Amino acid sequence: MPHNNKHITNRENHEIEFRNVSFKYPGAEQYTIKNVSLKIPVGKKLAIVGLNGAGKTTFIKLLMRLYDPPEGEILLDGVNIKEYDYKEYLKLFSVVFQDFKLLSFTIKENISLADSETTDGDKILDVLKDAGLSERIKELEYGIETAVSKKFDEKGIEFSGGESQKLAIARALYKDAPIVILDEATAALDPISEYEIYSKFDTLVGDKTSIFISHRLSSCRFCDCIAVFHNGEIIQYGKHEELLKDENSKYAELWNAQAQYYN
Ligand SMILES: Nc1ncnc2c1ncn2[C@@H]1O[C@H](COP(=O)(O)OP(=O)(O)OP(=O)(O)O)[C@@H](O)[C@H]1O
Repeated sequence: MPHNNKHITNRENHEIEFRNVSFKYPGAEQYTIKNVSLKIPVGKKLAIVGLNGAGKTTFIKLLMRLYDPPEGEILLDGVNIKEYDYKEYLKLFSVVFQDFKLLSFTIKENISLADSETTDGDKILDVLKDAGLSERIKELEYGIETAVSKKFDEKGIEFSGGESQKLAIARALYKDAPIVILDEATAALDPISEYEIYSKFDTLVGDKTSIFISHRLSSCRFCDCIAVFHNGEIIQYGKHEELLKDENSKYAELWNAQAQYYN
């Protein structure tokens, strides 16, 4: 019997598994996720790629327990995720979504999501550096105490889309949770910033279990495995080189469509 309050004792290493998961949004006729099974072993990096509407973000929403799949099971360390205490469960994830929200508070509070007393100022500066924002913050008279938005403070700052995304990445780095999820987390970054972030990923993510969703296939190559989603199903699964071998595959089609811009 699920009791929904199982405690998470292992703080570091986590394995995620989807077993025959299918899901329809409430009121929808079509399945958005169809019989998806995959395992992300402890410390491994999974990339999910696929066209718009393929079901990638929905997969993450199910993992984050925003919806409860009526068919199949999602397991964390072999236990159905429904059984864990919800708050404890969410603490395991550092997530950057495509549509993250910045709050009308200071830069520091936007990163720590806590009041100033408990915040480690040095760590804030470190994560801002890793996210590629320190130079920008140094220009500000009030530094990390600057308000994000001019709504309540005329000395506040309105960040650009890419700068806001860097702040969201800094927030995820500050949380330093054992599982990292980046869902189109670098889509608004210019190519140089994106390259800088990706080249630091190995250090940033380290040996944490992680999931990356990106339309830029070149930035998924470093992952241990790539799952290609199509109409809610996993149609290909493997390493970059293996997936490319099948020239008629969806992955090859997506890769070649982008490669022509690089060549
Ligand atoms: N809240 C919702 N209610 C009903 N349908 C939804 C909802 N959210 C998403 N969908 C539908 O589910 C399908 C999959 O969406 P999802 O966001 O998972 O795709 P995606 O692969 O992440 O796409 P993208 O690359 O555009 O971000 C889409 O057809 C979308 O319209």
